[in-house]
Amino acid sequence: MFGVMTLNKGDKLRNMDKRRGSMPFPLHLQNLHRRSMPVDDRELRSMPEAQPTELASLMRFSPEEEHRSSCVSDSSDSVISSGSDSDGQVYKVVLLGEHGVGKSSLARIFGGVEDSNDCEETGNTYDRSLVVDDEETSILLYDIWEQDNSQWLKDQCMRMGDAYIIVYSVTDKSSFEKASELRIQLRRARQSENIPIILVGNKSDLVRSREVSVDEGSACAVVFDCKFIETSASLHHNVHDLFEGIVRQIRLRKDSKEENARRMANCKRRESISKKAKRFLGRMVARKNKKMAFRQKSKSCHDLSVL
Ligand SMILES: Nc1nc2c(ncn2[C@@H]2O[C@H](COP(=O)(O)OP(=O)(O)OP(=O)(O)O)[C@@H](O)[C@H]2O)c(=O)[nH]1
Repeated sequence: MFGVMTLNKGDKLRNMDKRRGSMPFPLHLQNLHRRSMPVDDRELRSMPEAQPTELASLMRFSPEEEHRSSCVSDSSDSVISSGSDSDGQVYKVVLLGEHGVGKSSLARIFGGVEDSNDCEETGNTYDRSLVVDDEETSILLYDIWEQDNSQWLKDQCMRMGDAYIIVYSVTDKSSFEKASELRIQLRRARQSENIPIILVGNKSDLVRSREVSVDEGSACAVVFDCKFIETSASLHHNVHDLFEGIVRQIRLRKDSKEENARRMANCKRRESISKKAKRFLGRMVARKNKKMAFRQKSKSCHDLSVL
């Protein structure tokens, strides 16, 4: 489940996942699918010459935001709460990637403002609690990478994230190459840390203009030791899976082994028989054919619920 607290609302959100970006957004769902808590860094756009200290103050939590952590929207039908989870932790997720690959489109879906026609008018940081595997986690998503050309801001982005989403467009080979560069930069900046990173091939709906295959994407993820998913922000395809995945990847690293084992056991209990059978067969085949090792590994880069 993604961003939901009740089953009914969850169903509504899942249905929304199926709608195309161009479709008008149903009025009765608008307050379910809103950006929950913008952190107003809009000024970043209007102050390209901003000094590091000014930019820093925009990226830091204010006391009100810290306090907000325990607040959940009091709207009775709101399914998206804002602020931190029970232990007060808010995880910062940073979107990286070349111009025009769809970072803002993905961020707006996360924040529930994807119907805004004017990107300039929307904020670039989204604060939202997601319910994944029946547990709530607070995420602060930063879409500020291509905000201005400040090297300082880029360095901050590399340092500040608890997790990263590196986006390229499957229709643009150079954005794919740039994604690899970003992965290398990130590795340099955070050498000893095991940070969750998901490589995202966006615009998968543009089949005819595809320049990067799924196999190239997964191979890159295997080489760079990160997770991989293809999305279409326009069709909302896999976007919820992406954000659920980043939550799971964070939990796998931040929470204790026991806690993750308990979650895994719960997930397996809920797993359908066909999924269980598929997993069992996959293991059997892999055991029989050791040459499958690479393929298995590349398969696991698609599974965002395991390390
Ligand atoms: N067909 C298609 N178009 C998309 C998709 N995602 C984004 N776009 C379009 O690609 C263009 C760029 O999208 P943005 O979300 O602004 O990309 P960005 O990475 O934030 O770009 P910058 O703000 O310049 O860094 C827009 O016209 C989007 O409508 C997608 O999945 N499929």
